[in-house]
Amino acid sequence: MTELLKHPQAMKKLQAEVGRTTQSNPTQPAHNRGRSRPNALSKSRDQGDSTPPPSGSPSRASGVDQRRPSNGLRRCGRDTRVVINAWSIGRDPASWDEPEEFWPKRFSNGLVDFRGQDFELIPFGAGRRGCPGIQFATAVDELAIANLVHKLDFALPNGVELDVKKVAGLTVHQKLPLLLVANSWSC
Ligand code: HEM
Repeated sequence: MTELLKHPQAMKKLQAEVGRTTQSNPTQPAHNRGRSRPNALSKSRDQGDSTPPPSGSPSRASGVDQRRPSNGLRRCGRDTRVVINAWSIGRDPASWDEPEEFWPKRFSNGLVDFRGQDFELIPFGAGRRGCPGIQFATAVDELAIANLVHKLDFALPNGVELDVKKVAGLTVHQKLPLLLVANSWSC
């Protein structure tokens, strides 16, 4: 929501898309009609996962004692725990153009998926210990956003500045709660 607020064009596009998707029954809240994910919605969500991902540290313990490392790699003893900085990976300029920018279109080519197959973006981890809640979390996130923007237009209260500072905790989250005024609207 914060990024959408900072990018009114993206918000308008999303509202228009949700409006089109729900046109057949405008009095109903937005829900998943059919199997395809609306484009602007899914791309905004994907982007939301990458800048920054809400959690950031999958970890793995080495199962073997690698006594003779090759290729100049460091020795990695059995049970060594490696913490993977998914936050940093998701904004590596080697993989992403302007990684700090909220730019949902970057996912339009469909080349990078967030489900753990593409290591440039791993908000849900990867491999056998990757997040099993991924489908549920994705559906709930998208439904929540779609329902929020379907009939409501959001603005900052008069005189309030948008503060986007993040803090770490159990998950990375915004330091201050996002306080918004919701106005009803219809597409
Ligand atoms: C946006 C929401 C969520 C995010 C970003 C997220 C992210 C993650 C990450 C990064 C991991 C570690 C993966 C790894 O080590 O490779 C994980 C593990 C896990 N997640 Fe999620 N998760 C989310 C929602 C959920 C939900 C809704 C559930 C359950 C309904 C869930 C259940 C789990 C479980 C059980 C594990 C441990 C898997 C294991 O160690 O084998 N997560 N999640």
